[in-house]
Amino acid sequence: MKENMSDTQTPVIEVRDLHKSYGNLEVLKGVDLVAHKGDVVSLIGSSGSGKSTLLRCVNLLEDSQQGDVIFDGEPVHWKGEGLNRHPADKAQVIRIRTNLTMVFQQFNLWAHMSILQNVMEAPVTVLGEDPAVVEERARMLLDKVGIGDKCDNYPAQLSGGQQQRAAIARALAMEPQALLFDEPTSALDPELEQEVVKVIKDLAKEGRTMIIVTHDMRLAADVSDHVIFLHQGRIEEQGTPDEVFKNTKTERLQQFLSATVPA
Ligand SMILES: Nc1ncnc2c1ncn2[C@@H]1O[C@H](COP(=O)(O)OP(=O)(O)OP(=O)(O)O)[C@@H](O)[C@H]1O
Repeated sequence: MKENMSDTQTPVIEVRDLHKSYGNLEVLKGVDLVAHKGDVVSLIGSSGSGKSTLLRCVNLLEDSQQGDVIFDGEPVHWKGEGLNRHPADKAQVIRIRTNLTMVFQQFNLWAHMSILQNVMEAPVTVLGEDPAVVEERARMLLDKVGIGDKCDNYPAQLSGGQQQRAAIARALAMEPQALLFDEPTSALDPELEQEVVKVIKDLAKEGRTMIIVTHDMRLAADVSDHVIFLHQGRIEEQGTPDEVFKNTKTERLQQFLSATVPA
């Protein structure tokens, strides 16, 4: 965490004692997470440990059964209990979703729209912004992620790395308070992965608030202020990258790290 921020600032994202089940399967068993403005938090852990589910609960793509999700000091209002618990306030859900924008493993670009149209779509249709203003911002963001020359191409005409960079530009176009990355490099070949890693590192240097689910320990070590190791729906270990990667305390994390690419 950035020094002196935690005591004075309202976190952008706070999760307290979150529990999430799919039917009888309890996937998150009381998870806490805090991200202040400018923090980069990485979620690591083996397959099925609940990383993506946690990310999806944070931006309310998934309901949770117990615990709090607090965005910029504003707790989510729930109605119902247990498996019937849902957010009560649609406007609040939209506010949170537009401010915590997700970047998915599979890019999820609209195939029938050009890259420029993909980036412009949500600010124009969801936020009701002036298309001319959005277009200028979209072109600037596509330049920033290194694909300014691809504005008129369609997603199928781009490499995976270029598509993911377009997806990042699309997320940034919403001018969100935080970006949530769900394994942004897992679908890419190693050489294309590096293009996307570079963009994420640049965003971290700019002081963007980000939560990143990743299998890439080097990325987690390089960009994070805080790393959380999840195991079977619980936080097993967490801390700075040095604490987690260099002074690993639990045997479980040691085993996990020894089975992955070293940081
Ligand atoms: N929609 C769903 N319905 C039922 N079970 C689900 C659903 N989504 C996830 N799960 C289960 O929840 C558990 C956690 O899944 P999750 O995708 O959060 O794990 P993960 O740590 O992100 O794994 P990976 O690294 O493989 O993506 C797994 O056992 C998974 O099978």
